[in-house]
Amino acid sequence: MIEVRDIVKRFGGLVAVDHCSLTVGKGTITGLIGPNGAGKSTLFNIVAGFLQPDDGSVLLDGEDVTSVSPHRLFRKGLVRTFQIPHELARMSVLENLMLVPAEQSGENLFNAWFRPARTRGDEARVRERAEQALETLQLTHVRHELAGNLSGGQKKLLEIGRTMMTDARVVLLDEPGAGVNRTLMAQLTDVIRTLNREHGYTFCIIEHDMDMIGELCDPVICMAQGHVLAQGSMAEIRSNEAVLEAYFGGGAATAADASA
Ligand SMILES: Nc1ncnc2c1ncn2[C@@H]1O[C@H](COP(=O)(O)OP(=O)(O)OP(=O)(O)O)[C@@H](O)[C@H]1O
Repeated sequence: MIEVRDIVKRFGGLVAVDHCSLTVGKGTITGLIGPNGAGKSTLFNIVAGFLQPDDGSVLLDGEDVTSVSPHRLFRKGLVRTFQIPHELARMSVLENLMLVPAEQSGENLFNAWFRPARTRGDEARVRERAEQALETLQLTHVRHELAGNLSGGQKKLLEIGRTMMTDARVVLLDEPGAGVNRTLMAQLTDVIRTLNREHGYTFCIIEHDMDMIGELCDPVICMAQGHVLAQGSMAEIRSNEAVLEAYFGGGAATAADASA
């Protein structure tokens, strides 16, 4: 679904992504791991159109989308989640979801004033979709709560929920597990799995929590120093010498300790 071909990205003299090539297969939950500074987020930002590479290309379903704007990629079904912005923190959970289609279509006052019936019909459909998303996310009980009052884990669920209001096909998740407690982590894992199996979403997930990666992802791709070091199942990655070397400089620990 996503093919990254020989991407290079430099920041001044620093090569953050160094001839990196990888693929994210359709229907997979692909994990992207690697020590700090490996170039994972930079690569994500290039794939999602927020950064332009110095060299190489990105293909989405076979179409060259290198340097296409995030907005246009969003319309093609490639979505990157982001923290709930400040303005939206003061709106309810339900409103946060209902706003997404309007943001996506650049809805304007013209429709609201001159096509009120159409707008009302759209609103009913959007509300229904939002209610369904809340059910899948198990957030129905906090639907009228201000988004800013949610716990860290609930905010992550809401971020993922916002992708459910789009026609997302591929979702890039940057550290969905960061700062999330164990209970909500299990819920988050369930939601990602449901969206993958029942809604056909493809995921690419950057995560430092190896338990989460092990539970959800196959394959797992390990980056170091800007390029792919190894790819395989979590079991293969855990015992890969080059991966252990990258994380621990040859120490006797296992990759599972990387999440500590
Ligand atoms: N905007 C920038 N300007 C200069 N250097 C940058 C910039 N963004 C990233 N870097 C550098 O590029 C390298 C790769 O960073 P990146 O954030 O992509 O790594 P990462 O694998 O996502 O790390 P982490 O797991 O810590 O988030 C690092 O050395 C980082 O300091």
